[in-house]
Amino acid sequence: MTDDLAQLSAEYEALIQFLYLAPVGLVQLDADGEIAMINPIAAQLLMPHSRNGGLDNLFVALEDIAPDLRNLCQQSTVQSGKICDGMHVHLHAGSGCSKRMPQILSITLLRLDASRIMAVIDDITEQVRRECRQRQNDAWLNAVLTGITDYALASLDSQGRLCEWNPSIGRVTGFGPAAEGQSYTMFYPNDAITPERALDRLREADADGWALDESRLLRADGSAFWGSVMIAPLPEADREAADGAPSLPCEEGPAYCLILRDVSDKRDIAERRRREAFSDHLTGLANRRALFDAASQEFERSRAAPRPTAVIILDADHFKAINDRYGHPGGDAVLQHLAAILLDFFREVDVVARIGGEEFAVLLPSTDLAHALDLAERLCARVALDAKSFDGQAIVCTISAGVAVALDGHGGVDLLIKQADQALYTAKRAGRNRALAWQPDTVAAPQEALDGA
Ligand SMILES: Nc1nc2c(ncn2[C@@H]2O[C@H](COP(=O)(O)OP(=O)(O)OP(=O)(O)O)[C@@H](O)[C@H]2O)c(=O)[nH]1
Repeated sequence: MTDDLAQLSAEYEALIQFLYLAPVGLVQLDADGEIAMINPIAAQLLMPHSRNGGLDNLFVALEDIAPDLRNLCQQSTVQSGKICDGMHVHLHAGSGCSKRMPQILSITLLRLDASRIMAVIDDITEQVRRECRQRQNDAWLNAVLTGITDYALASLDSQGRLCEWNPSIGRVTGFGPAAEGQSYTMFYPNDAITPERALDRLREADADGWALDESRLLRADGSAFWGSVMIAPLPEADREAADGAPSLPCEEGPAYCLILRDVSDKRDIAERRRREAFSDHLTGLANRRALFDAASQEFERSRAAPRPTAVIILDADHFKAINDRYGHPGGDAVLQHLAAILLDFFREVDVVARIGGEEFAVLLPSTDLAHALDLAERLCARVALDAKSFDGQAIVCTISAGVAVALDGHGGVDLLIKQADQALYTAKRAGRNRALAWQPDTVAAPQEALDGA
């Protein structure tokens, strides 16, 4: 018996300790609101709002701010269990997300039995403030996404895939929700960007804080526009926050944000000027300067992320004879014809240039020697079969080609072009209408031959 009493007393002590240490306010009251027990947190929360400075009766203490509490308890038919759950009580004037957020208490009333009620009281001001801020942010973002007309905003995962679709993407590009999960390269024309280069931009964004590119892009209906594409890494906190979001289509969650803008108006004029400076007037292809610029950029990228870069130099065979027979206009027509074949034959991402009278060069990013040689051989075969009709006559022209490759951006553009030139010289000496790859034992061409090739 003494033991039972001692145990009861210990349990009672433990209960009292729990009530005092509980991280929420706890008040035990009777059906009329008379307080039988109140823990320190509840006293701290309620005391400043008590009308008469005392805390004898919960209904009286909260009469001004929660006048319905008494009725709620008296009218409740619950025998035991919740009378109300998480009722919000605003302790100061003001509401919603106003600058001076009122203190907000959450009150849950539990009927323990016919004569005892337990009130669980919690200060949820911070939680409500956070929810308010989140709602404001969502509303702001929504306004941006639906209000702006010439920007598309999207999030990308670590591989550059679109994490979610939104109306701004639809408006600028015309693509629908099926864009979710696709690489951001879907906005580029086929072959205009290699997978390696797409990843380069993400790495550049990681290193520099952002990566910006202006390119010709495609809408869903196939129409082209000039787009400025900016990619920036998301702060680590945002990545982590998104990691827990179950509704995201990209499993890993967003890692970058992408801002795509239609800059066609301003770019068309700038592009016309750039074209004038960087293109060949006869064929419209890139000129020597543009080729060297593009090659230098590609070499820089290859140094950061090693991959092969190939160059094919090609030269029309016996072109002097064509000029002699069909006149200069006939020769010009053949050069334009060759340019059209080259543009059709190579990828968008390849840079096709006319670098001399009847000499052309093609820069092939992410292409190894075997592949480049195969392309050059097939090109020779195609040109030989594709005669140019001029003045009612079919002008047959063949080409010779030299191919060289740089494996990791080292050695420089000049060396690569020199090697391709030497291979071209060897192809000419071997009988023309063929392609050869540069090998370490390729005979160096005399300077006058390279100048004239
Ligand atoms: N129609 C035309 N001819 C050009 C142009 N630029 C250079 N040429 C001519 O291209 C010819 C090049 O001749 P060569 O360097 O002897 O070479 P080739 O006759 O093609 O002989 P191989 O290269 O050895 O096969 C010259 O007759 C140049 O006048 C141009 O813009 N238009």
